[in-house]
Amino acid sequence: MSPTQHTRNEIDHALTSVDRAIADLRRGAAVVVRGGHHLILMLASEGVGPESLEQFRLAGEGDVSVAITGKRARALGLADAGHDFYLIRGSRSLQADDVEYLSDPTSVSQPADMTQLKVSQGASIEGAGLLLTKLARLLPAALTMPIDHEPAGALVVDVKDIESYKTFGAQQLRIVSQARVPLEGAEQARMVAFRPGDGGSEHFAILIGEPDLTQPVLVRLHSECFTGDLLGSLRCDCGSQLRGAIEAMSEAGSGIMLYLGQEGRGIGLVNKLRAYQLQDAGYDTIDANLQLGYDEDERVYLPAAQMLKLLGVKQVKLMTNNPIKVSALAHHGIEVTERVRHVFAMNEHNVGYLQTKAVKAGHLI
Ligand SMILES: Nc1nc2c(ncn2[C@@H]2O[C@H](COP(=O)(O)OP(=O)(O)OP(=O)(O)O)[C@@H](O)[C@H]2O)c(=O)[nH]1
Ligand SMILES: [Zn+2]
Repeated sequence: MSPTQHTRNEIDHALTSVDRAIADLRRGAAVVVRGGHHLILMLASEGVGPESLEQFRLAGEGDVSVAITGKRARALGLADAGHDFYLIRGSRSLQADDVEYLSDPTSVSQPADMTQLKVSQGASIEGAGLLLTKLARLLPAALTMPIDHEPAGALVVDVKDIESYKTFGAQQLRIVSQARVPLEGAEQARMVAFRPGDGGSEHFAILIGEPDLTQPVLVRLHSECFTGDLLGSLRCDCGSQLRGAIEAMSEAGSGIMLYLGQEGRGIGLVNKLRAYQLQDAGYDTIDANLQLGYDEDERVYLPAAQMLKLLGVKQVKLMTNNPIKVSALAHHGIEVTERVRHVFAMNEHNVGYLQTKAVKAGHLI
């Protein structure tokens, strides 16, 4: 077995422990992250109040820091170098308002005195902790404290398991159910549901007609957008792209739409609403993500490639304006024989959003 191959047990264990850690962080419980002999206790910043901060401080002897991403540190003007993670401590002990201020760009709390902040580079163990908060779709910021033994009752999760989570989850995708779902404008449609073995993020394929798998298939990778797809929000173009793709596939006779559970370019709906709040205050769609401490785009396309493989699709004509989708599919072994432009009319609410994607993210519109 090569060092990059993992047994089914290792993969199951990794997925399960990360899923449990995600659930703990989301309900405001501390977890232990283990990297070799190093251990840190961590608690997601989101929701930290005076009581939980005090409880966290009493759980060990070490210094309490707020770990934030390099993106968030730069947004705060705290990063003097281009590191990926930073640890922030105060000359006095941190208060709940400080934690909120450091973590949440939409917060109105003003710390009493943050002039004496000590900023240091975070290590990969804190980086893994922050990745865990991202996987939990929380703000990527956490209270951290080095500890020297595993405390009773707290869940322990390994750095390497956190780092492998997305890949393992995608590799474990399986078809779990399917049914005929006639659609307006495409009555011959079928939905296929995919789920990883651990019960993690689900994704769906919508098959229009009977795609000929010996030829390149007309495919759209559509990232979930509750506001655009369901509510008809005018802030983006997702609703038109979704319905437009179904229409185009129906006209072409067949096609496959993958509906990927990556709401808000992978930051989740709650954070997307925060990003919208920041955009109303003047940031563009990319800078708003960075203010939140997220990357401009957190999506991965291994799940999409895996789903296509499970459906027997090898070659695609990809309906997209996003060059990353084209290169990512190719990278994961799906041949993109053609990119099909997928542009719809702009409106006064989404023109800035679409222009930012074209200018800053290289979208081809
Ligand atoms: N973070 C964030 N996500 C957004 C914003 N506006 C829309 N989204 C999300 O962006 C994603 C858009 O998905 P897609 O239309 O599949 O992707 P795309 O990168 O625009 O590429 P193509 O449409 O294929 O050209 C959805 O997950 C939306 O929820 C925003 O302002 N901030
Ligand atoms: Zn949208």
